[in-house]
Amino acid sequence: MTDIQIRHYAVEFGTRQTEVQRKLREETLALPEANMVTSPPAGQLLAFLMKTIGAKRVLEIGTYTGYSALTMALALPPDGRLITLDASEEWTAIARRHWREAGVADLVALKLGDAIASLERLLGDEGEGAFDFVYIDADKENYDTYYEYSLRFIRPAGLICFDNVFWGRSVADPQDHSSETVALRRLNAKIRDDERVDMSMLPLGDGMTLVRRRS
Ligand SMILES: C[S@@+](CC[C@H](N)C(=O)[O-])C[C@H]1O[C@@H](n2cnc3c(N)ncnc32)[C@H](O)[C@@H]1O
Repeated sequence: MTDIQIRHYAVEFGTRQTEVQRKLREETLALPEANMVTSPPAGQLLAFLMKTIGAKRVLEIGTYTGYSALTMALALPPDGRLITLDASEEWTAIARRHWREAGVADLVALKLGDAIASLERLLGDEGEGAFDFVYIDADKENYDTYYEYSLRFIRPAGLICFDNVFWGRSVADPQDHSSETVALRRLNAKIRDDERVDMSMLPLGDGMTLVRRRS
């Protein structure tokens, strides 16, 4: 049994995907940057966690073609809201098309532009503690900045999830000094020792860290 075979098994028996999720994933997998898309098991976990804590207000940093946003929007109650941030008009056009097709477009607000500028504006618009759940999946060098914003945005006992915390396993390779690897290595150590939160790092896909704000 190879790694690929067991990953296919986990998708088939560990996830429930709608027809639109499948279509969006298929369209995304044909793109040169396909490896950026959140995996179905990771999406399934995000949706499960959202429902577990009754998340109504969700923030995502890093939309791409909208697979994780679609998955999270499908886990929202009818009066829920997902705000998702990305700089790319081209990729998010694919996202919007599929959100419409899935009937969740009214629940999703896309903010186009640099994520840090959008976060700064959101602080003014939404205020601190405005979100139940945050998913961070954008440029790795800025993860720590996104983390600090998220701690202001998240309500006590709300969850923050980070994708790609292994960065292709490079975080555990002492010879790797790329800017993304160094940023993630520092952040992983910071979160482990951060008294503001409870945390759990899962070896799911490229590594996912779950953080719960303590108070
Ligand atoms: C890994 S992908 C997100 C994948 C997405 N969550 C999914 O499941 O398909 C990262 C995204 O972050 C966006 N991004 C990277 N740096 C950014 C920045 N500084 N501001 C806004 N968006 C950024 C990219 O345009 C890209 O779409």
